[in-house]
Amino acid sequence: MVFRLGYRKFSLKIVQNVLYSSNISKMSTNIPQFEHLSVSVPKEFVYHVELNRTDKLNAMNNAMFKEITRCFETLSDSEDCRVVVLSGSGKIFCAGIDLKDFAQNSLPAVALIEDPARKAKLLYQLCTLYQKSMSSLEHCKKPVIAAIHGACIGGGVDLVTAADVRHCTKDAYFVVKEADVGLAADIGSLQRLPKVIGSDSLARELCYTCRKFPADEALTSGLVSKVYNDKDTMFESVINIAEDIAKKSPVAIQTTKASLVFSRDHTVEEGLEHIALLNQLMLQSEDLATAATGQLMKDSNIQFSKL
Ligand SMILES: CCC/C=C/C=C/C(=O)SCCNC(=O)CCNC(=O)[C@H](O)C(C)(C)COP(=O)(O)OP(=O)(O)OC[C@H]1O[C@@H](n2cnc3c(N)ncnc32)[C@H](O)[C@@H]1OP(=O)(O)O
Repeated sequence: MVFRLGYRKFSLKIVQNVLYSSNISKMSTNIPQFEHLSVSVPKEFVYHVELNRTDKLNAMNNAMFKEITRCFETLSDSEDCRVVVLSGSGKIFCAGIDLKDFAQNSLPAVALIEDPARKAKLLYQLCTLYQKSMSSLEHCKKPVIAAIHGACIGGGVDLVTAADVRHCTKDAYFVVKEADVGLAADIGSLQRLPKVIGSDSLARELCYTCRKFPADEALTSGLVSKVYNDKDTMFESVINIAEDIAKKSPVAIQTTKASLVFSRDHTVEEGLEHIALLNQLMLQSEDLATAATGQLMKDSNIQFSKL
């Protein structure tokens, strides 16, 4: 046993040297820094990512879209992060895409190109850049809890529907705003919202009308699972939830997320096969015996190795 433990530590060291010999290791121990996102660690293994363009109501410009991707890719790989809480700074959660940035920078770049095929290529690249950003929450191996206050508009809805869990304040409202600004939502709402709320009819109504969808309706439809009186109460609660999740086996939680995400888009049979294949590996983890023993011993303070 002593030998095996020593061997494990030794081999982990080698793996860490191989994988993390560049600045990735710094990222896994340091808190990543961004211009439009503020990242902090309120509890052990719990990361808080805050949209931070307060003066523009957290409207997402191209730089912010790219930062969201980098941030969630970094946290996905960081062994110090087990759960992410996502919120918005200032008056509201998010005013959607930065319409000025889009009109003044993105569209003029497209207009400069004459040939339709080359124009189309640039538009495709822009669209997939934004899609990649929203999907980075879903691709992040760690559960993401969105805490939403005030308005959550357009791209904001795309963003939160890619999160695992959504809570909001009673003053929150949601708007699938894209049709109002002359476009079909193309970065996640049309794809995820019907699945999140489980009502195709309601999702279509929201996407066609662009009407405000208030917190109470968001709760009854299942877009959010809890509504709070104010932002501080919500934040305290979601951090507690995140802390609870972070105390569990990271192997169990990350495999659970992988299975839930896969199963949403596959048949039950395919989902069962997927988790059987994952668990033929993951059930070999030391976490299984550690967690099961803890349950039997009624020990609520079990520690799991970093993953
Ligand atoms: C290929 C594309 C894929 C992406 C698709 C995504 C699409 C979308 O997101 S569509 C939705 C776009 N967003 C909107 O239409 C919302 C626009 N904003 C508002 O309606 C109001 O600002 C709001 C109701 C949210 C709040 O109103 P309030 O009176 O409280 O504040 P304002 O004075 O209007 O705003 C304060 C400053 O923030 C700037 N701002 C707000 N939203 C945006 C935005 N979306 N883009 C850029 N800037 C925004 C606003 O201009 C003010 O700035 P300043 O004038 O410099 O003080």
